[in-house]
Amino acid sequence: MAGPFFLPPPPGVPGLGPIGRAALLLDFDGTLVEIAARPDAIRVPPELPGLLRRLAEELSGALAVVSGRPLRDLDHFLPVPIAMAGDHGATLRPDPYQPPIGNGLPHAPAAWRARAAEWLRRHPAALIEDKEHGFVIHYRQAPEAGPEAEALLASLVAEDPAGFTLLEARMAWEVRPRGASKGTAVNALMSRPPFAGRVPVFIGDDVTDEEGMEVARRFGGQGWRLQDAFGSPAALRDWLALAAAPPGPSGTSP
Ligand SMILES: O=P(O)(O)OC[C@H]1O[C@H](O[C@H]2O[C@H](CO)[C@@H](O)[C@H](O)[C@H]2O)[C@H](O)[C@@H](O)[C@@H]1O
Repeated sequence: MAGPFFLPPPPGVPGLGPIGRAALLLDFDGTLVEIAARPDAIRVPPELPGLLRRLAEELSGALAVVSGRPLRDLDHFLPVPIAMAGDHGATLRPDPYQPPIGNGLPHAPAAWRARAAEWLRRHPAALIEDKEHGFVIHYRQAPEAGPEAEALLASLVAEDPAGFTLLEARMAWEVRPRGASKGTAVNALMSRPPFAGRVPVFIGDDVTDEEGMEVARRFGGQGWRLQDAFGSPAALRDWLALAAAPPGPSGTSP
Protein backbone atom coordinates (compact mmCIF):
# COMPACT_ATOMS: atom_id res chain seq x y z
CA MET A 1 0.00 0.00 0.00
CA ALA A 2 1.65 3.20 -1.19
CA GLY A 3 -0.04 5.69 1.16
CA PRO A 4 -3.37 7.26 1.95
CA PHE A 5 -4.08 7.87 -1.75
CA PHE A 6 -4.30 4.14 -2.23
CA LEU A 7 -6.72 3.43 0.55
CA PRO A 8 -10.02 2.23 -0.83
CA PRO A 9 -12.09 5.21 -1.92
CA PRO A 10 -15.23 6.45 -0.12
CA PRO A 11 -16.91 6.33 2.19
CA GLY A 12 -14.63 8.26 4.45
CA VAL A 13 -11.49 8.86 2.39
CA PRO A 14 -10.19 12.23 3.55
CA GLY A 15 -8.29 13.22 0.44
CA LEU A 16 -5.72 12.14 -2.10
CA GLY A 17 -2.90 11.86 0.43
CA PRO A 18 0.47 12.20 -1.29
CA ILE A 19 -1.07 14.05 -4.19
CA GLY A 20 2.31 15.00 -5.59
CA ARG A 21 2.84 11.40 -6.74
CA ALA A 22 -0.51 10.74 -8.36
CA ALA A 23 -2.02 11.10 -11.81
CA LEU A 24 -5.81 10.97 -12.21
CA LEU A 25 -7.33 9.60 -15.42
CA LEU A 26 -11.09 10.04 -15.48
CA ASP A 27 -13.73 8.70 -17.81
CA PHE A 28 -16.55 11.14 -18.56
CA ASP A 29 -19.98 9.64 -19.39
CA GLY A 30 -21.31 7.45 -16.61
CA THR A 31 -18.33 8.35 -14.40
CA LEU A 32 -18.06 12.12 -13.99
CA VAL A 33 -21.64 12.67 -15.18
CA GLU A 34 -24.75 10.53 -15.05
CA ILE A 35 -25.98 8.72 -18.17
CA ALA A 36 -28.80 10.49 -20.02
CA ALA A 37 -31.29 9.56 -22.72
CA ARG A 38 -29.20 11.19 -25.46
CA PRO A 39 -25.55 12.30 -25.71
CA ASP A 40 -26.60 15.96 -25.79
CA ALA A 41 -28.96 15.58 -22.82
CA ILE A 42 -26.39 15.07 -20.08
CA ARG A 43 -26.38 17.43 -17.13
CA VAL A 44 -22.96 18.67 -16.15
CA PRO A 45 -23.06 19.92 -12.57
CA PRO A 46 -22.01 23.58 -12.69
CA GLU A 47 -19.25 23.02 -10.17
CA LEU A 48 -17.62 20.15 -12.12
CA PRO A 49 -15.40 22.13 -14.53
CA GLY A 50 -13.99 24.26 -11.71
CA LEU A 51 -13.45 21.19 -9.56
CA LEU A 52 -11.43 19.49 -12.32
CA ARG A 53 -9.42 22.66 -12.86
CA ARG A 54 -8.55 22.85 -9.14
CA LEU A 55 -7.61 19.18 -9.03
CA ALA A 56 -5.45 19.53 -12.13
CA GLU A 57 -3.64 22.40 -10.45
CA GLU A 58 -3.12 20.29 -7.30
CA LEU A 59 -1.72 17.53 -9.50
CA SER A 60 0.55 19.92 -11.44
CA GLY A 61 -1.41 19.09 -14.59
CA ALA A 62 -1.43 15.31 -14.11
CA LEU A 63 -5.20 14.97 -14.55
CA ALA A 64 -6.82 13.92 -17.80
CA VAL A 65 -10.34 13.17 -18.96
CA VAL A 66 -10.11 10.01 -21.09
CA SER A 67 -13.38 9.66 -22.96
CA GLY A 68 -15.09 8.16 -25.96
CA ARG A 69 -16.45 11.63 -26.74
CA PRO A 70 -14.93 13.82 -29.41
CA LEU A 71 -12.78 16.65 -28.03
CA ARG A 72 -15.34 19.21 -29.27
CA ASP A 73 -17.90 17.75 -26.83
CA LEU A 74 -15.42 17.59 -23.97
CA ASP A 75 -14.43 21.21 -24.59
CA HIS A 76 -18.10 22.18 -24.64
CA PHE A 77 -19.05 20.38 -21.44
CA LEU A 78 -15.76 20.97 -19.59
CA PRO A 79 -14.44 24.36 -20.68
CA VAL A 80 -11.29 24.26 -18.56
CA PRO A 81 -7.60 23.82 -19.46
CA ILE A 82 -7.02 20.17 -18.61
CA ALA A 83 -5.46 17.30 -20.56
CA MET A 84 -7.94 15.32 -22.63
CA ALA A 85 -8.09 12.16 -24.71
CA GLY A 86 -11.17 11.85 -26.91
CA ASP A 87 -12.69 9.40 -29.39
CA HIS A 88 -11.62 6.42 -27.24
CA GLY A 89 -7.98 7.40 -27.51
CA ALA A 90 -8.03 8.35 -31.19
CA THR A 91 -7.46 12.03 -30.36
CA LEU A 92 -5.03 13.08 -27.68
CA ARG A 93 -4.39 16.54 -26.27
CA PRO A 94 -2.05 16.17 -23.29
CA ASP A 95 -1.27 19.89 -23.22
CA PRO A 96 -4.50 21.89 -23.03
CA TYR A 97 -2.77 24.88 -24.62
CA GLN A 98 -1.56 22.96 -27.68
CA PRO A 99 -3.47 21.33 -30.55
CA PRO A 100 -4.12 17.59 -30.38
CA ILE A 101 -1.16 15.36 -31.25
CA GLY A 102 -1.28 14.14 -34.84
CA ASN A 103 -1.76 10.44 -35.49
CA GLY A 104 -1.84 8.31 -38.58
CA LEU A 105 -5.23 6.80 -37.88
CA PRO A 106 -7.64 6.28 -40.78
CA HIS A 107 -10.96 8.07 -41.25
CA ALA A 108 -14.10 6.04 -41.87
CA PRO A 109 -15.13 6.29 -45.55
CA ALA A 110 -17.92 8.74 -46.36
CA ALA A 111 -19.78 5.86 -48.00
CA TRP A 112 -20.04 4.11 -44.61
CA ARG A 113 -21.58 7.20 -43.04
CA ALA A 114 -24.02 7.42 -45.97
CA ARG A 115 -25.04 3.78 -45.42
CA ALA A 116 -25.62 4.49 -41.73
CA ALA A 117 -27.66 7.61 -42.57
CA GLU A 118 -29.77 5.56 -44.97
CA TRP A 119 -30.29 2.92 -42.23
CA LEU A 120 -31.34 5.67 -39.82
CA ARG A 121 -34.27 6.60 -42.06
CA ARG A 122 -35.83 3.26 -41.09
CA HIS A 123 -35.00 3.77 -37.39
CA PRO A 124 -35.62 7.46 -36.76
CA ALA A 125 -35.50 7.07 -32.97
CA ALA A 126 -31.88 5.92 -33.18
CA LEU A 127 -29.06 8.46 -33.46
CA ILE A 128 -25.81 8.79 -35.38
CA GLU A 129 -22.93 10.56 -33.65
CA ASP A 130 -20.02 11.62 -35.80
CA LYS A 131 -16.46 11.44 -34.54
CA GLU A 132 -13.11 12.50 -35.90
CA HIS A 133 -12.19 9.05 -37.24
CA GLY A 134 -15.34 6.97 -36.87
CA PHE A 135 -19.00 7.24 -35.89
CA VAL A 136 -21.57 5.74 -33.55
CA ILE A 137 -25.12 4.44 -33.83
CA HIS A 138 -26.95 5.03 -30.55
CA TYR A 139 -30.04 2.86 -30.07
CA ARG A 140 -31.03 3.85 -26.50
CA GLN A 141 -34.28 5.33 -27.88
CA ALA A 142 -34.80 2.39 -30.25
CA PRO A 143 -33.65 -0.72 -28.36
CA GLU A 144 -35.19 -3.06 -30.93
CA ALA A 145 -32.79 -1.63 -33.52
CA GLY A 146 -29.65 -2.64 -31.61
CA PRO A 147 -29.01 -5.97 -33.35
CA GLU A 148 -29.55 -4.42 -36.78
CA ALA A 149 -27.20 -1.56 -35.94
CA GLU A 150 -24.58 -4.07 -34.89
CA ALA A 151 -25.02 -6.10 -38.07
CA LEU A 152 -24.79 -3.02 -40.28
CA LEU A 153 -21.64 -1.67 -38.66
CA ALA A 154 -20.05 -5.13 -38.52
CA SER A 155 -20.57 -5.45 -42.27
CA LEU A 156 -18.98 -2.04 -42.88
CA VAL A 157 -15.96 -2.74 -40.68
CA ALA A 158 -15.53 -6.09 -42.47
CA GLU A 159 -14.72 -4.08 -45.61
CA ASP A 160 -11.57 -2.75 -43.92
CA PRO A 161 -10.72 -4.97 -40.95
CA ALA A 162 -7.13 -3.72 -40.86
CA GLY A 163 -8.31 -0.13 -40.43
CA PHE A 164 -11.36 -0.36 -38.18
CA THR A 165 -12.97 -2.34 -35.40
CA LEU A 166 -16.50 -2.50 -34.07
CA LEU A 167 -16.81 -1.32 -30.48
CA GLU A 168 -19.73 -2.18 -28.24
CA ALA A 169 -20.68 0.72 -25.96
CA ARG A 170 -23.64 1.55 -23.73
CA MET A 171 -26.70 1.12 -25.95
CA ALA A 172 -24.48 1.99 -28.90
CA TRP A 173 -22.23 0.47 -31.56
CA GLU A 174 -19.20 2.37 -32.75
CA VAL A 175 -16.87 2.21 -35.75
CA ARG A 176 -13.46 2.91 -34.23
CA PRO A 177 -10.07 3.09 -35.94
CA ARG A 178 -7.88 0.14 -35.09
CA GLY A 179 -4.92 1.06 -32.93
CA ALA A 180 -6.80 3.52 -30.73
CA SER A 181 -8.16 2.71 -27.29
CA LYS A 182 -8.25 4.13 -23.81
CA GLY A 183 -5.22 1.91 -23.19
CA THR A 184 -3.20 3.62 -25.94
CA ALA A 185 -4.31 6.99 -24.55
CA VAL A 186 -3.14 6.13 -21.03
CA ASN A 187 0.13 4.77 -22.39
CA ALA A 188 0.75 7.99 -24.35
CA LEU A 189 -0.18 10.22 -21.41
CA MET A 190 1.94 8.31 -18.89
CA SER A 191 4.93 8.50 -21.21
CA ARG A 192 5.17 12.30 -21.12
CA PRO A 193 5.26 15.08 -18.55
CA PRO A 194 3.53 15.94 -16.30
CA PHE A 195 2.17 12.37 -16.08
CA ALA A 196 5.44 10.44 -16.47
CA GLY A 197 6.79 9.07 -13.20
CA ARG A 198 3.49 9.46 -11.37
CA VAL A 199 1.22 6.70 -10.10
CA PRO A 200 -1.89 6.62 -12.32
CA VAL A 201 -5.40 5.92 -11.10
CA PHE A 202 -7.93 5.34 -13.86
CA ILE A 203 -11.59 5.62 -12.85
CA GLY A 204 -14.29 4.44 -15.27
CA ASP A 205 -17.62 2.68 -15.48
CA ASP A 206 -17.70 0.92 -18.81
CA VAL A 207 -16.13 -2.03 -20.58
CA THR A 208 -14.25 0.44 -22.81
CA ASP A 209 -12.53 1.77 -19.68
CA GLU A 210 -10.99 -1.57 -18.82
CA GLU A 211 -8.16 -1.11 -21.33
CA GLY A 212 -7.32 2.19 -19.63
CA MET A 213 -7.37 0.53 -16.20
CA GLU A 214 -5.16 -2.28 -17.43
CA VAL A 215 -2.49 0.12 -18.73
CA ALA A 216 -2.70 2.21 -15.54
CA ARG A 217 -1.88 -0.98 -13.60
CA ARG A 218 1.07 -1.65 -15.91
CA PHE A 219 2.41 1.77 -14.93
CA GLY A 220 2.24 0.71 -11.28
CA GLY A 221 -1.13 2.34 -10.70
CA GLN A 222 -4.71 1.23 -10.26
CA GLY A 223 -8.00 0.96 -12.11
CA TRP A 224 -11.14 1.66 -10.16
CA ARG A 225 -14.54 0.63 -11.48
CA LEU A 226 -16.92 3.46 -10.62
CA GLN A 227 -19.72 1.13 -9.60
CA ASP A 228 -17.53 -0.78 -7.12
CA ALA A 229 -15.44 2.08 -5.75
CA PHE A 230 -17.98 4.89 -5.55
CA GLY A 231 -21.42 3.62 -6.59
CA SER A 232 -22.39 6.70 -8.59
CA PRO A 233 -20.94 9.70 -10.42
CA ALA A 234 -22.31 11.95 -7.66
CA ALA A 235 -20.31 10.01 -5.04
CA LEU A 236 -17.17 10.24 -7.17
CA ARG A 237 -17.67 14.00 -7.55
CA ASP A 238 -18.03 14.30 -3.76
CA TRP A 239 -14.77 12.42 -3.32
CA LEU A 240 -12.99 14.55 -5.91
CA ALA A 241 -14.27 17.65 -4.10
CA LEU A 242 -12.75 16.36 -0.86
CA ALA A 243 -9.51 15.64 -2.70
CA ALA A 244 -9.44 19.14 -4.16
CA ALA A 245 -10.22 20.85 -0.87
CA PRO A 246 -7.43 22.90 0.66
CA PRO A 247 -5.80 21.43 3.79
CA GLY A 248 -7.44 22.20 7.13
CA PRO A 249 -5.83 24.39 9.78
CA SER A 250 -3.72 21.51 11.08
CA GLY A 251 -2.28 20.97 7.62
CA THR A 252 -4.32 17.82 7.02
CA SER A 253 -7.04 17.43 4.41
CA PRO A 254 -10.58 17.92 5.74
O1 LIG B 1 -15.85 7.17 -22.55
P1 LIG B 1 -17.03 7.92 -22.05
O2 LIG B 1 -16.70 9.31 -21.59
O3 LIG B 1 -17.79 7.14 -21.02
O4 LIG B 1 -17.99 8.10 -23.32
C1 LIG B 1 -18.64 6.94 -23.85
C2 LIG B 1 -19.70 7.40 -24.81
O5 LIG B 1 -20.54 8.31 -24.10
C3 LIG B 1 -21.62 8.90 -24.81
O6 LIG B 1 -22.62 7.91 -25.04
C4 LIG B 1 -23.11 7.33 -23.85
O7 LIG B 1 -23.65 8.38 -22.99
C5 LIG B 1 -24.85 9.03 -23.50
C6 LIG B 1 -25.21 10.15 -22.53
O8 LIG B 1 -25.39 9.65 -21.23
C7 LIG B 1 -25.95 7.98 -23.63
O9 LIG B 1 -27.14 8.59 -24.12
C8 LIG B 1 -25.47 6.87 -24.59
O10 LIG B 1 -26.45 5.83 -24.62
C9 LIG B 1 -24.16 6.27 -24.11
O11 LIG B 1 -23.63 5.35 -25.08
C10 LIG B 1 -21.15 9.53 -26.09
O12 LIG B 1 -22.25 9.94 -26.85
C11 LIG B 1 -20.21 8.64 -26.89
O13 LIG B 1 -19.62 9.39 -27.94
C12 LIG B 1 -19.10 8.12 -26.00
O14 LIG B 1 -18.27 7.23 -26.75
